[in-house]
Formats: sequence, structure tokens, C-alpha cells
Amino acid sequence: MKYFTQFESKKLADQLIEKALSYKTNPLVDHKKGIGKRIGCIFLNPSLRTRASTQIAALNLGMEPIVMNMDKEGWALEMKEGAVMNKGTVEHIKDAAAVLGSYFDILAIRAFPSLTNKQEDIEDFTFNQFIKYSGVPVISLESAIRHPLQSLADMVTIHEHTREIKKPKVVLTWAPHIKAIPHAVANSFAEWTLGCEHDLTITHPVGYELDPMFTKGAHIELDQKKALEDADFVYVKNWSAFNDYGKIVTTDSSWMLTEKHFKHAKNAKVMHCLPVRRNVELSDEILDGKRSLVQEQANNRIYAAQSVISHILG
Ligand SMILES: NCCC[C@H](NC(=O)CCC(=O)O)C(=O)O
Ligand SMILES: NC(=O)OP(=O)(O)O
Repeated sequence: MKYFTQFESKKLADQLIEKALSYKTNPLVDHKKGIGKRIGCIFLNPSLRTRASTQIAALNLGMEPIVMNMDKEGWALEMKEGAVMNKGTVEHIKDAAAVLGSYFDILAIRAFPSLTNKQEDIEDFTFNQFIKYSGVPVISLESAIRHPLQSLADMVTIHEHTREIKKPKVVLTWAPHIKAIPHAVANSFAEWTLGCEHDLTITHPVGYELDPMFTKGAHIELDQKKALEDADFVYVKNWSAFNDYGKIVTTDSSWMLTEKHFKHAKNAKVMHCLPVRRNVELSDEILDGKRSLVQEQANNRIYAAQSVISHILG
């Protein structure tokens, strides 16, 4: 595996989940595997979990992580081919990515969408420029359209809680937010959940249909109450409109999950990738209660990243 950017196959997902679980039991079992190697973690956007968990994962493998917050500390990057760089951008991506490729054995990139240029976002333009020009293995730390390390950690978390349930009912529900938020987490969660052959229902207000490329095979139920019936796992996430690209269509607070939404899903567990806007996306009672798996998901980010880096190291 040279690139970790999306769901590839159930076989690979199962291998990565199993490896992540074994690293969770014994994080330092491969502590010499990455000695003498470096991973460059390039952030064009903020992060707490992805930044720290990827560094810990690399360190557990004996690898040296170097983090660059390019949005704040790097030169302003030009992305356009043939650009006359007489304005704000200082360095072309083709020069920067080639240099980074020569410094690191693996590059890991976070590049959020603009939410204004739909075509560039769905092509994952910025992220793919790093792949094109760096020449080394690349891991997605969340691109414009996918967040595969998050989804792998989510699959590990679901796996850990599915011992007695044959085919869990997984629900992805839209939640309100004050800002226009990317589709990456929701897209990837749908892609991995369906790829791992779980039963997925997606619920959202009209106007929040996701890119069908990611939701083919999911049940779409626009009535949140119906969608939640008998759910085993409820993944809560805001995203902006995909059709009316990047727009906020509604902020209807009745979509925020509270305990009363679980009348017909008594044992449902609640998931969220974090960061979460408390009492906007999810109520305190849910986040601080027994249903919440959010801290487990965040903890599993370490072992998901470790599993992926280890797989790339070979
Ligand atoms: N990496 C995990 C989530 C990142 C991003 N959240 C955000 O931008 C939250 C911003 C805010 O709440 O102001 C998202 O949902 O795609
Ligand atoms: N869940 C997640 O990716 O968190 P960060 O944005 O803090 O990395």
C-alpha cells in the first residue's frame, strides 16, 4: 500500500482493523519497525486528534514524526499550474511537495475543501497535488472529501462493540451547526460502513443529500425518528449542502440528539468524530452519558494511524 486515502477493500479494512486492535493491546510491539524513518505531517487546517494521534502512532513504531502547520507557519502555497505568482502566494505546490518528498519517507496531509469551488473540492485537488509532486507514500489526514483515518478508528470502535450483534444497524444523522462544515467525515463514514458490510441508514433534512458516490447502498430515511428506531450505533455529524454547494439550508435544532430521541433505540451507542459543538450538535446529557463512544473513538485514532503507517512501512 502506497497511499491511504480511501476505502479500498473489505479484506484490507479487516486487516487494518485487526492490526489496530493488536496495537491497542501492545502498542510497542513493533517499536523498532520505523527506526531511521521520518513521517512529515502537513496541516493546512487546524487539528487536535489527528495531529497528536498520528505523532504518537509514528513514535510507537520508532519513527520520527515532524509536524508542519503550513497554514500558519509555512509559505503561502500556489496550486495553479502556470500561475504568474505576482500576488499573495510565495511557493508553488510542485516545488514544496517535491522538497517534502525528499525529506520524508511518508507524507501525511490535511487539506480541507474550500466549500466554494465544488469541482476542485470533489477532485480533491489540493490533496492530489501533494500526491502528484511528492513521489512518496501519502496518508490522508482529512482531505476535501474523505477522512479515512477517522473512519478506520470508527470501524475499530464499532467492531469492539459488536461482539454480540450479528449485523448492527448503523445510522448516520445530520446535526445542526452554526457554520458550513465539510462532507469528508460523513462521506468516509458512509464509504467505510458500507464497505465493511454494515447496515447503514442516513437521515438528514431535505437539501442535505450527500454525494451519491458515497451513499450508494445506504437506506435514506428523511424522518429522523423512524431512522433511529432500533439503531445500534448513531453517528452524529453536521455537513453543509452538497447540491447547493457549501450552503447552510437549515439549522433546525430539533435535529440535535437528546435522550428523548432514543425512546425506540434504548441500547444505541452514539458516535461523533469530535470536535463537537455541545448543545448544538449533541446534548451534554448524551455526550456525558453511557451511550457516548466519542472518547473511545478518539483513543482508537492512535491505533488506526499506527496500523496504517505500519502497513505502509511493510
Ligand atoms: N477533523 C474532524 C472534523 C473537522 C471539521 N470540523 C470543523 O471544521 C468544526 C469547526 C467548528 O466547529 O467551528 C469537519 O467537521 O469536517
Ligand atoms: N476527529 C478529528 O479529525 O479531529 P481533529 O480535527 O482535531 O484532528
